[in-house]
Amino acid sequence: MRKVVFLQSSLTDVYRSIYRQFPNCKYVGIYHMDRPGILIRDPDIIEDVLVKNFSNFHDNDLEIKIEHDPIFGNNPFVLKGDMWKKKRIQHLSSVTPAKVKAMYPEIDACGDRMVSYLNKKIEKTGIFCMEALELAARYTTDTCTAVGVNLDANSFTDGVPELREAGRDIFEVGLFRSLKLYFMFLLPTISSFVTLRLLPKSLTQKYKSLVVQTLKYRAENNIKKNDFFDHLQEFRGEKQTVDEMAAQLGGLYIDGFGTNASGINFLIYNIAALPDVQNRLRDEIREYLERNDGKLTPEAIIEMPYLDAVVSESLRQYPPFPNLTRRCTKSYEMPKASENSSGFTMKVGTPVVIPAYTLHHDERFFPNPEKFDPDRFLGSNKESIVKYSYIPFGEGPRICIGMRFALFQTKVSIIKLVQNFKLSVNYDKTKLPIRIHPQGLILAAMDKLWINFEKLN
Ligand code: HEM
Repeated sequence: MRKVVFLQSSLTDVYRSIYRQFPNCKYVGIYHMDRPGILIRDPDIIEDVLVKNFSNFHDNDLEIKIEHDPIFGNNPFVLKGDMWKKKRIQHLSSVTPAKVKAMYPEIDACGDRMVSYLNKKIEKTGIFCMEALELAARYTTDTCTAVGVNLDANSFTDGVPELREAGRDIFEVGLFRSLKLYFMFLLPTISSFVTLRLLPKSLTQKYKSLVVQTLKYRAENNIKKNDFFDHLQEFRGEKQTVDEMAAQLGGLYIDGFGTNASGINFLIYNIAALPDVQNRLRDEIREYLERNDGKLTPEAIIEMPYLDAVVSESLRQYPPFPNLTRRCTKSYEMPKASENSSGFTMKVGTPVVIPAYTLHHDERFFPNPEKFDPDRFLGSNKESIVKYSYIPFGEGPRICIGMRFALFQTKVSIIKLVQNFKLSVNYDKTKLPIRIHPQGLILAAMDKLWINFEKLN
């Protein structure tokens, strides 16, 4: 772990190397600094931890005090015990399947703004080269703002839009930010004494003022929309405070901005690198448009099988959240790790790591894992994927709350891009093969991925 703390290796690389050294073990002993823990290699044990024995592994192994960071500290991801349950239900109720479908007009408008922005750039030069992550981050900032407070974040203008800049303060890799995250993750006991916050105070303030301004605007103009923001104002008949509303709005940005931008970044690259995949996607979109009188409905977007397979395969290769964690909350009898070992009683407080990225690249579950092959997620191939070997959104009672929203937002962005442009990788500017960045807890590429956008003939 020294290499991780000195930012020479990513946690993902360290876990992968341990995972590969013990091919015959179901789990392996590790140390998170001074704390002994385990790294799981076996899907059945993953199911035991995430689902079957959830009460023994109730919490994530991360410590943030609400007093230090009122936004991230209030997120279900870091909350523990009963407080987690209450906030999870509250967050979940704002992204139900019906509510996500109802967000379509706002998300569609963001996609159109992205298309106009690229079109304007192309008009000048015929071909426009842009870094995939920057495009993805502008789009996710735009969609979170449109869905959260029904405003245009002006993400697709020249210059650096304010909320896009704010997003950098949360997740983009950087020395201080990475050290802070590793402290929260590897040394949670210390991080609860020291004032550690994921969000800078200025950003907490920004979310609060967005809430105050939107409340004022809606009250003055008598606006009732039954949308995400209106939903924040009340939960089960209880009026929510500005702080509580800001925490949930901030949650949408924290959860929906960084992870989604990471996912879309790699997805754009994969589609640009593989013209056959791109053409097949375009054919599928055309087919659905023809079937639906030239219009796409949210139902059609969710259903498109090839698009779904492409998104799933990209999340397999590059899961934005590469390592899941749990903390043992009730002592647990672990089964034997291998033929020649015996089980043991796991103590309360023990960290448990489930290395999603490494599982997704394990030959046992995904033959030829470095190949981008969407067919793995079509028809009977999809059904034969070993359960709990593919976990980009986690599993069990703590499964990602925003999964449906994230997939929908991602699919709309890809449809808009593929429908309007020919995408290709700018190989002069992009350094390959892709290397994983050693800093940060969200998966990031070490080098920028540059994409050429051209008008379709
Ligand atoms: C591609 C985008 C995303 C990916 C890959 C992703 C992935 C994940 C993963 C792996 C977890 C941990 C699950 C576990 O420990 O079993 C998680 C938790 C969570 N996600 Fe997401 N996420 C994404 C987008 C979002 C969005 C858009 C939202 C909000 C609208 C969201 C809200 C949350 C919350 C609140 C949790 C904590 C759940 C809990 O502990 O109860 N995520 N996500």
